[in-house]
Amino acid sequence: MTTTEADTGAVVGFDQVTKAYGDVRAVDGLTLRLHPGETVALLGPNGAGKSTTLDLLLGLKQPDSGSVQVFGTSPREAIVAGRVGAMLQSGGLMDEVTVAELVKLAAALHPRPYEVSDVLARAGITQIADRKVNKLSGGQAQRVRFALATAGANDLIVLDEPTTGMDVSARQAFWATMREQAVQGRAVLFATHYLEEADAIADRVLVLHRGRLLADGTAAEIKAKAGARRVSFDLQGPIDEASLRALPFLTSITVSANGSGNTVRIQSTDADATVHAVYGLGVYPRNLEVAGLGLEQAFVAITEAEEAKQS
Ligand SMILES: Nc1ncnc2c1ncn2[C@@H]1O[C@H](COP(=O)(O)OP(=O)(O)OP(=O)(O)O)[C@@H](O)[C@H]1O
Repeated sequence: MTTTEADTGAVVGFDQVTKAYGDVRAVDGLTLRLHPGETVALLGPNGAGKSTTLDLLLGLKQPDSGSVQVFGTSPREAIVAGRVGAMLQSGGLMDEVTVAELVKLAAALHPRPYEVSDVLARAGITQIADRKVNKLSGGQAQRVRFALATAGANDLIVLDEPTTGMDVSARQAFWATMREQAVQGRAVLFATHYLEEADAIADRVLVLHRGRLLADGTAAEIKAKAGARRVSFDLQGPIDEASLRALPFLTSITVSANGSGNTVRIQSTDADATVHAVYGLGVYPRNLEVAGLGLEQAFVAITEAEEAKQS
């Protein structure tokens, strides 16, 4: 085994990791480091390899090639040492036990357990502690998974689409707890389809596409990488749509009628030049706004550009 940064302080080290199912390369040459105290969002379209990456990280799947280290050891060793907590999408819960019994069991198995009553309270499930696990709603079951993942002090918390099915208050409580964990120096890695959550919560965003890392940076860096900005304005009276569509540096344009004219929404790779050209058309744009892309639009722009490259 080579000596990597994973041996010297990184929480997670992936080196050239590949995992295929038949012809499908679910993870394709992935190299990655996660560090203590980081909250990292793993984004990617359906089938990008997020769950497979988390399964490899947790030792639930073995790589075809490359190495996965967690705290400088194998995933299994790190888990046995109680350093990793996980909340998986498909994590089945035992049927015939109560919520409290299940959380007690998780705490009993953990080398550094928290008080069960605290774990229940943090997950917002004190009221349903005596209920059988198979009688829970989807959101309640998700809260129980959250409790199981936080039944003890872990140094790494891995979450696969953790807030799916949770209501607004459960989500807020969930992320508040995760923030506490990160402040205490723990690393949190979560896969999500909620880009606004990634934008708000993560201090680092990984964009995965066909098993490869397309982007790795802060949400602001990912937005900048998408290299486009939004321009919008209103035009009164009749418009010449063809000349608008011919504006330079457009990557997309929508024109929609409003009360007195039209609202034009543009995505441009050079917003300054596009706006200059709008004035060159001899029109009078009102309510002109130029803004950066949101993380969601940046994500779409980056992954679509990659699709276009590959097709
Ligand atoms: N057990 C399996 N057998 C065959 N193919 C699989 C298996 N698990 C995953 N795949 C394939 O590997 C690729 C990556 O799947 P994975 O579940 O890791 O993606 P994901 O990013 O988590 O997707 P989603 O956002 O839909 O949950 C997909 O093309 C998927 O069909």
